[in-house]
This record gives sequence, C-alpha cells and structure tokens, in this order.
Amino acid sequence: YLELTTFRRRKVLNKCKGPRGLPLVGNAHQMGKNPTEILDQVFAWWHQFGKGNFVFWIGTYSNVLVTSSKHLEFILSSQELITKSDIYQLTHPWLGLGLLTSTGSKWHKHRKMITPAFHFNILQDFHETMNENSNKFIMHLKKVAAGDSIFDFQDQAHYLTLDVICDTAMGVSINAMENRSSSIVQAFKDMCYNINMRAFHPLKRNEILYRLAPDYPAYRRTLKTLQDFTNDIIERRIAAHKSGAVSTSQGDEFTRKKMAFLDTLLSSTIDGRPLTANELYEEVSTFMFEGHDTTTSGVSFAVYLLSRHQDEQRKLLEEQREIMGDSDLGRDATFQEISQMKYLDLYIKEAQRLYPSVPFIGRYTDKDYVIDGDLVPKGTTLNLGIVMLGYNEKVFKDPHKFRPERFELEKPGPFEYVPFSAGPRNCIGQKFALLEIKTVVSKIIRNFEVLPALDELVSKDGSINTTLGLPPAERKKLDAHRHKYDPILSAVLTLKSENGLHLRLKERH
Ligand code: HEM
Repeated sequence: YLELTTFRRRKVLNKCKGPRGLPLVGNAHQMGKNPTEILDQVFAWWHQFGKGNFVFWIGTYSNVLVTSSKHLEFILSSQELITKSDIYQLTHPWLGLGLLTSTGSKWHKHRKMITPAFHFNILQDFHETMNENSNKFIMHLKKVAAGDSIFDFQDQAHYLTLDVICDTAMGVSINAMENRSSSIVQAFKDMCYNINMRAFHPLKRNEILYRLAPDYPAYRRTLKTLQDFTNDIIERRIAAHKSGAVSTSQGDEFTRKKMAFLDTLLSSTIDGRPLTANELYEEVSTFMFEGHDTTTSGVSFAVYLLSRHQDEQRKLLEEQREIMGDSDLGRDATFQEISQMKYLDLYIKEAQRLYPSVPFIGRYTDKDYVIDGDLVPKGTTLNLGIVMLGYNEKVFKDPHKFRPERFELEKPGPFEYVPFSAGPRNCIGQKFALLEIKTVVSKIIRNFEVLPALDELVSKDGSINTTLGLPPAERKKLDAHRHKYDPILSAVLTLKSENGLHLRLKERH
C-alpha cells in the first residue's frame, strides 16, 4: 500500500539526481544518527550531485534539496507555494498556527495585519529595550569572563535574547540573565531543545508515539508553563487596555509608554474585528520563538568569529571609534549610529553566509508544480538549502575564508544569498534581528577584546575553523585534527554548535 501511494512521485522523481535508496526505507538509513551527521550527509550529497538540487527519500516521504537559484526564485516568489513542511508541526502544540506555521488565507491576512508592527518608529522603541538589556549583558559578561575564564558564549547569549524578546513581545521583563533557574526561563530553554531534539528522532517526531516516551510528561508540563505564562500576560494586558491604563505612564509593567508587539496586536483588526485570545496567543508565541532562538545563533556566531578573526575585530573597533567618538565608547549607540556602521553590516552578512541562523526552510507541495521546466509532484517536501548557498564557490570566491569585504565586491544575485529568506514569506523580523545583533556586537567590541579559548586558535590566514561545506574527504581529514574548542555544527530549525562556542573576553580600559 505504501509503495502504491508513492508510485507516481517515485516515477517522476526517479528521473532526478539523488542517492540510491532501498525499498520502503529510501535513504533513511544513510542520513546519520544526529543533526550533526545529517548536516554532513546532506552536504556530502550536495557535493556528489554537482552542487545543484537532488532528491532523497525518508521512507515514503519524498524530499528535494533545493539550492539552484532559479528554483529558489520560483518557490520563494510564489504566493501559492507557501505551505510549510511537516517539520514545523513540532512547533504546533506551542505556537499553534501563527505567522510562521499558518498557510492560505489565514497567513495572508495575518501577514498584512502584522507588517506594521515592525514599523520604523516601533523598532526605535525596541532599540531602547535592546540597549537596556545589552548593558545588563555586558555587566554579566564582566563577571563570567573574569580571571581570563574560558566560557560558552552561546549559552550566555540565549538568556540575553530571551530577555529582549519577552520585553519587546509582551512588555514584561522576566530577567532571564539573572533568574536562570526560574520555571519560565527553563521552560523556554527546554521547549526549544525539545523541538530540535525531536526533529530527527525516529519515534519522538511522531506526536502519538511521543506520548509513550519517558520525557513526555515533562514536555507537557513545559508546554503548560509556557501557555499559562503567555495567556496570563495577554489577559492582563487586555484588561489594562480596557481600563485605559496602557496609554498612561504611571510606572508598572503594563503602563509604560513603549508599545510591545502585543499592544500593536491589541489595536489591530482582521476582517474588521479584533483578534481572538487564541490568535493573540499564537502570534505572541511565534514572535517569542522565532525572535529568540534565531538571534541567539546570530549573535553567538558573530561574536565567536570575532574571537578567531582578529584583523576584522580591529577594523570593527576602528569603525566604532570613528562613529561613537573615542571619549565615551561605553555609551549606547543610537539607532542612527547603528545604521552608519557599514563595516559591522558587512561583518554580519559574512557571519550569516557561513553560519546562517536558519539553515533550511521547508515547504510542501500541496499540488503539482512545474519549476524551471521540472515537474515537482504533489506531496513533496522542498528543503531550501540556505546553508549550502554560502559555500558555493561560483558565487563566493574562497568560501572558507572569512572576508566581510567580499559583500562590497562580489554581489550575489537576489536568490544566491538569502539568510532571511526572500519574497512574500521572508523574515518579517529581519530589521529587528539585525538591529539586535548589531547593538549587542557593537557593545561587546567597545567593552571587550574578544579572544579565542586558547591563543593558538586564532585564524592565521582568514580561514574558518569549521569544516562545513568542504567535500567529505577533506572534511574528514580536517575533522581528525579538530580542537576540542572548535565548534561541532548541527542544524535543525536553527544552526547551533553542539559543543558550545567557547571564548575569552578581556575588558578594554
Ligand atoms: C538572525 C535572525 C533571524 C534569521 C536569520 C531569520 C530568518 C528567517 C527565515 C529564513 C524565515 C523564513 C522561514 C520559513 O519560511 O520557514 C523567517 C521567518 C520568520 N521570522 Fe525570522 N529570522 C531571524 C530573526 C527573527 C526575529 C527576531 C523575528 C521576530 C521578532 C522573526 C520572525 C519571523 C517570523 C514571524 C517569520 C515567519 C514569517 C512568515 O511566514 O510570514 N525572525 N525568519
């Protein structure tokens, strides 16, 4: 029966390039055991099949890995091909069908309604919150890094981005940087871990089978903690709006002047009516998830690269001095000053090329599509390989060299570099994310000299020290000499280093 249901897809897709599989299992047995092995395997196939698209099968699920820019252009520009792949279902119990996961007319209406929430004026308010939290973060880092300690920056960054997103999304501070063990802070961390862990687990991926797993009760408790927390804030905020308290400036958490994302939603309408409690919940939770796991990755890899690439760090510091003035490097950069930091902009672009926070985007064909002359049958998962694009030497010369200047000289085409996706379903939070990453990185450069875990790990010729993107044979050779402080990358919904991102910080005086 299973083979019969896949017959048509097999007939069409067998004409495409791709690894040979076995009946029923497809290529599942070749994929690797964990997100790191899977990432390496997908890259190995990408090399084997000429760095273009290829087909692979997980059981009866047909997958196309898409990296050709013509195909990406078609998919990302389409107003129709917007249904997400089933990996996103792992987020449904928490996020419901918010902007990230919904499709069809619901998505169209919500996208239109939410777009003004990222207006320039609102971002300026958010920038204040980013500055406040970054200042706390700097104080915190001074303690963590004292005595030349080697520490995991990725772990620290998670709490900062959580504070920023709670404050901007809901207008409340959970002070995650100081209250790491509080139940709500733990719940956010556990839920993000859970989603990523289950994505490639053969049994836990399935919601029904997962009910039998020993960690299922803990997962349900985490889910309830998050739902209760968010719903409680929404209820109280609705009450504050009704009583008119939100527009005054009396001082408690619900009466400040700054608009949180939730406030914008509360004053918005869909089809002429206000949003329901469930719609508010879905969108706020989506903002919370999509807005902090991604920026944790973005900030962490950017700072990590500073530690290994000292020339670029010097250039960034020079730019900070030029723009901020030598006398008061500790102050907050204004919104305008951040936008003047051109080298920082190139630097973040280059960091996202090598380590894109969202490595893959998944779409699902709910009907047949003809893409650039190729038939893609109904029922196929399209994995858009954002992470592969950065390692294509036809677009980026010497892709394993870290060279921010390349973005001034080599101009990739509109679908050859898309860390924030592109087209109608691109990242709605792109400006927010870049503002946050730049605010944090700019402050770190001005406050600290960022050093690798051990001095000898500094890159001597600009080469990066991760093996992502290399052909398998070269990768294996280099991996054999991998230092314990070199990152082991894994990609599920976001890109992470499995063994952390270790570095040292020396205060600038
Ligand atoms: C470095 C940081 C970030 C990167 C690289 C990034 C990247 C992306 C990408 C590639 C997508 C498309 C995903 C897909 O189609 O499945 C996306 C969608 C989205 N992002 Fe981001 N993102 C970042 C930060 C943020 C932030 C800070 C927010 C919110 C404050 C946010 C909110 C969203 C939302 C709501 C969507 C869904 C949009 C839609 O489907 O209409 N993102 N992001």
